[in-house]
Amino acid sequence: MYLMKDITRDGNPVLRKRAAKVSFPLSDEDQKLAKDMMKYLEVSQDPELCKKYKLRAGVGLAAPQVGVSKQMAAVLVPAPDEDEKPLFKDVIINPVIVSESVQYGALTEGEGCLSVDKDVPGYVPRHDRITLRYQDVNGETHKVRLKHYPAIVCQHEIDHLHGVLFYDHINKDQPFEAPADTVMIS
Ligand SMILES: O=CN(O)CCNC(=O)c1cccc(Cl)c1Cl
Ligand code: NI
Repeated sequence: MYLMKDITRDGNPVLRKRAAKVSFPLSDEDQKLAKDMMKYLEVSQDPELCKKYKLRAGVGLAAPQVGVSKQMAAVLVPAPDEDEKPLFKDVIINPVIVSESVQYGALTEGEGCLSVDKDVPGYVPRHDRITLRYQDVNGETHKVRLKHYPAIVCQHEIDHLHGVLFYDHINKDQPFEAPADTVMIS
């Protein structure tokens, strides 16, 4: 299971590279990578286990963040009501955003990243709605339409696969300025 010591930090060149496409069928190593990344998210979202293993909670984790420059990311976006099923849960492989809204969306709380130790305050304008095509661990292709929080998280993860970090999107002069009619997501 991954611990914080396994997470690559800003400054490590792996975080600024374009990750390589993943080939199918998955090798045993890539299957384990997918499982371990999702496991990290599940454990980090359990308050007791998160504390026990001294993790930072996450709703996504991309392979470059564990030092593997491959196009794979685990996403686990819980529903607001914990009794409901997650808004999105899957390991997205070779993801491609095939269409995106002109309208922006941004989290009112800003974003954080396991690979960025410092807080970077400010809005991170992203597309509020996306159509995402990806392969799952079985090689099945999915095409899903996502909006608001799950869409934001998937864009954060796909950025990691392109060597982009969330603060790259924050307006340097006016960090809490967002384009007009941006959907503010709480
Ligand atoms: O790349 C994944 N991480 O760095 C895990 C830690 N950050 C988060 O879970 C997180 C927090 C806030 C907003 C977004 Cl969009 C995300 Cl993704
Ligand atoms: Ni991140």
